[in-house]
Amino acid sequence: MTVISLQHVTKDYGHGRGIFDVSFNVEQGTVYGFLGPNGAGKTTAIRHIMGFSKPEKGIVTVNGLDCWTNAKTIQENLGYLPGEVALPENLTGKQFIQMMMDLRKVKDDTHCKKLMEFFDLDASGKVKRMSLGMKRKLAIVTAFMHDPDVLVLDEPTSGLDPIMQQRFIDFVKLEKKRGKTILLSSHIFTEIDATCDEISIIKDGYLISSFNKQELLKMTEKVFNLTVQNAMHYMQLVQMIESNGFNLLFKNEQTNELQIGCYPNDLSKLIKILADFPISSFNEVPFSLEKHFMEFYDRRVGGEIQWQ
Ligand SMILES: Nc1ncnc2c1ncn2[C@@H]1O[C@H](COP(=O)(O)OP(=O)(O)OP(=O)(O)O)[C@@H](O)[C@H]1O
Repeated sequence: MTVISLQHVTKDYGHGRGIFDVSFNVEQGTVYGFLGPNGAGKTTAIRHIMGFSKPEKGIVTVNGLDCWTNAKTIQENLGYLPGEVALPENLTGKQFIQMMMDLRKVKDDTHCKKLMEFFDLDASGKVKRMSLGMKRKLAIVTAFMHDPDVLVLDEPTSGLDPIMQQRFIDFVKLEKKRGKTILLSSHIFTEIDATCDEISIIKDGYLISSFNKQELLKMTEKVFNLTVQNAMHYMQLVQMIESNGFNLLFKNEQTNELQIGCYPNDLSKLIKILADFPISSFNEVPFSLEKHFMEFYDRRVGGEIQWQ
């Protein structure tokens, strides 16, 4: 079942800025990764989902409700973590939490306490004296204190230290297990890689690629490093690899090391060839979403930085 849906959404801020004809669906119980460089249009799309912005063209819905005409309901029910949070500086963390509980009409603070413990939030001091990371944690706790079914996260780990970034990734995974539907915008490949089922890449306001991670893994070339025990067998194997059309990515005649690229359909053929050779080490280079999609990010042409 589709929970979040954008269909042909356009918001044109002029000079090529905004989002253009953006369409995607987030299905119930999945984590959808929305990946794109700075200024790509992630926040603009998210602001439409939250009902803060009216689309010029197209339609945005959550659970079938139009986000603009039902903005109040959407904003009350979704768990929204904005990229930049503005908190009342003169309150203590505890006062702010209580204020948000009253506003959200949350009577039971069990979930809130669990979140505070999970994210190691010390809410006793004044907000204005809190570190950036502590403010971020306060925003996280208040965004999810009502245990929402749909979470919209705009670059959620910015401002968190590496341990807290990992904890946030764990939180997303746990929420997914609990059946939550999550949209996660980021320009950090590793957090998208670790959590998302479906991924879209946005650049200059256009969705330029959408894919299912498992499907992508099945189609992607696997890369193996191996070392052959002696020079004679090394030379023979290099020949076999090349004559059978495998991708020889790297070779070192001094150390008898090879790196071979092989598509999943050809794996059995490769294994049969390797079985006849004395191999002293063998490992697969883990798939990296980052490497795969760097080309979408890179504004350089032909590897060189262009001024125009
Ligand atoms: N209210 C606005 N008026 C004019 N231009 C805007 C407005 N909001 C966003 N933009 C422009 O639209 C483009 C997309 O911005 P947006 O904030 O959606 O990008 P983003 O992908 O979230 O970027 P980042 O990763 O840096 O947060 C940018 O060029 C931005 O300057």
